[in-house]
Amino acid sequence: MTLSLQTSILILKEHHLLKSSAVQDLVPMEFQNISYDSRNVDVDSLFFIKGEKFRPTYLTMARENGAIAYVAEQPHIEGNGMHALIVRDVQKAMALLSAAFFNYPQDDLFVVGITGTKGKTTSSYFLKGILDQQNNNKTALFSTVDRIVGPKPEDTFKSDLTTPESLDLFRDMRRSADNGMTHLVMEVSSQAYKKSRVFGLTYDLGIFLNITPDHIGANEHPNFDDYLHCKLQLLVNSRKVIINAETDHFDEIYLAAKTTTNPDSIFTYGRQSYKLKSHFYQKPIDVTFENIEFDMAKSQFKVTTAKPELKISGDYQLSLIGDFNESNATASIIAGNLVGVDQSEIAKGISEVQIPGRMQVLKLKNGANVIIDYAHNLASMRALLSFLKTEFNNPKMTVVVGSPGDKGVSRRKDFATALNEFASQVYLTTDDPGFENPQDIANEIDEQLHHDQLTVEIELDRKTAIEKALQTSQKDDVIILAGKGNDAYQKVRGIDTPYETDQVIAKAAINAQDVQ
Ligand SMILES: CC(=O)N[C@H]1[C@@H](OP(=O)(O)OP(=O)(O)OC[C@H]2O[C@@H](n3ccc(=O)[nH]c3=O)[C@H](O)[C@@H]2O)O[C@H](CO)[C@@H](O)[C@@H]1O[C@H](C)C(=O)N[C@@H](C)C(=O)N[C@H](CCC(=O)O)C(=O)O
Ligand SMILES: Nc1ncnc2c1ncn2[C@@H]1O[C@H](COP(=O)(O)OP(=O)(O)OP(=O)(O)O)[C@@H](O)[C@H]1O
Repeated sequence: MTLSLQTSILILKEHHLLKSSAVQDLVPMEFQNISYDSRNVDVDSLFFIKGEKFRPTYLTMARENGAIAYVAEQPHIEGNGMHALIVRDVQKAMALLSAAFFNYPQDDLFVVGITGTKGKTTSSYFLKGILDQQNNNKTALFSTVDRIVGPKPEDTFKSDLTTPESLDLFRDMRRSADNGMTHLVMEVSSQAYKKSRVFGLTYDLGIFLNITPDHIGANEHPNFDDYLHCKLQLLVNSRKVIINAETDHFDEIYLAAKTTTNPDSIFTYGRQSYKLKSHFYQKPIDVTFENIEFDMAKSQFKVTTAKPELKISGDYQLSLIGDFNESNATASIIAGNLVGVDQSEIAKGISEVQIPGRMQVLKLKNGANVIIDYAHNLASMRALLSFLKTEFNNPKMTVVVGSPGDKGVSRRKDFATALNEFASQVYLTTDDPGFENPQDIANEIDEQLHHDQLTVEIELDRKTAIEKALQTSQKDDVIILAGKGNDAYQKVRGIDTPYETDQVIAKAAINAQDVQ
């Protein structure tokens, strides 16, 4: 891959991003590499200067490592003698130049973007399971959990961000296409739009699952309006759109979709019993679903549609429980159809999907159930606990949970709210404390718990907390290990400290009980 200086200037001018440029005579005019990290700069590179933590010495290092040009929002003397492209917005410039450098990989893939406060990862895995049926495992996946850029085991790796930085995004799209992948399912976070990681990208299909207040704080969104605004951008940039009719702010979401997408290409869904109250959307919901049955390992549900072009009516089974997963699945089923997968293949593909750390069920010898789940905000914790309460007939629920440091501070109060509503017993523990003291975080949750209704213990060692919750369980109890999903680390003072995972710890504790 290469990109010329002249083409870069043209692209930036075309998008009104170029403030000024300094072109040198003696250095090459063609970039062989691009990078935003001085530690990864190679010969004849274009270097992007971005981020609050940027230090001028990084430019010096980049130059020593082979950078011949830089893109930045202001000139830097460390770059004297290099080509300099001074732009209005370096994140947007990086997205556009990365797409060009990697030769517009989105044109070689069918790209589906999924956004929502909750359910992105789950719906992405469902859709990959469906599409893989048709394209013989050629679906790339960019999710919070895994990034899959090809069919071989070495093409799957752990993600750092939900939506990658633009340069990494277009690079991994190119790798996916070159590895023979035909489709890409990607989670699109609100931060991806806030930080212009997906600037200029058009999705063949965009899915909007839901929105509730989250990700509001110093390092994320200043307020809910900003959060919603960023999420709506997915719809404005999608050729076809699927929207959950049950989501809060449906009218605003539908209107955003309609600004760029013909209403015939916008599909809505909701549960059969749901009555949509909308000022703008006068049609009935296009696709409805209803539960048939849950058991410990699976859920069965029915999908109905009166839209002739959607041939998806029928019964479906998931290897996951949770009424919210039927909603996630319905979005993926509609998407599968719009991509051209047959109903029978959709049903087969979705039935086998399991997702690391989402609604995994283990059984204790005494008959109690352990649920390992990634619920880590108010909406998901409520959805999870209210589902389990109904499903297991008002069981005693013990929840092992912590709240992260440095972000999502409102979650501490939110967890207390959900625990007060549903739990009987709580172990407050550690979950990515970052630069905060986990004891202080636990105390903040604890102060808001109703101690007259709940048994509460603060046990900061998460492994011990899980073991205690399992040891004290009785028949028919439900123990919920919440918030960490399949994470194999605890983020402590800027370092990902290895952690066995909730699942490994719970399984070991169950096995130890079995041999006692
Ligand atoms: C707020 C935010 O979006 N930050 C992201 C952003 O950081 P940044 O541009 O501010 O960069 P920085 O950390 O200040 O560093 C400055 C620059 O110096 C460079 N550098 C650094 C050291 C060096 O020796 N040489 C060098 O050149 C770095 O590569 C970087 O380009 O770009 C970095 C990659 O270039 C990201 O890792 C980082 O994500 C942070 C860690 C993060 O956690 N972001 C979260 C909030 C996020 O984006 N989450 C969403 C999911 C939210 C949801 O669940 O919905 C996501 O999509 O993952
Ligand atoms: N549609 C939904 N509505 C409410 N809660 C949900 C929904 N889908 C999943 N959940 C809950 O949210 C948790 C996280 O789900 P998932 O990982 O699919 O969401 P996500 O959008 O990718 O989350 P995040 O942005 O936090 O990574 C699940 O473990 C489950 O408890």
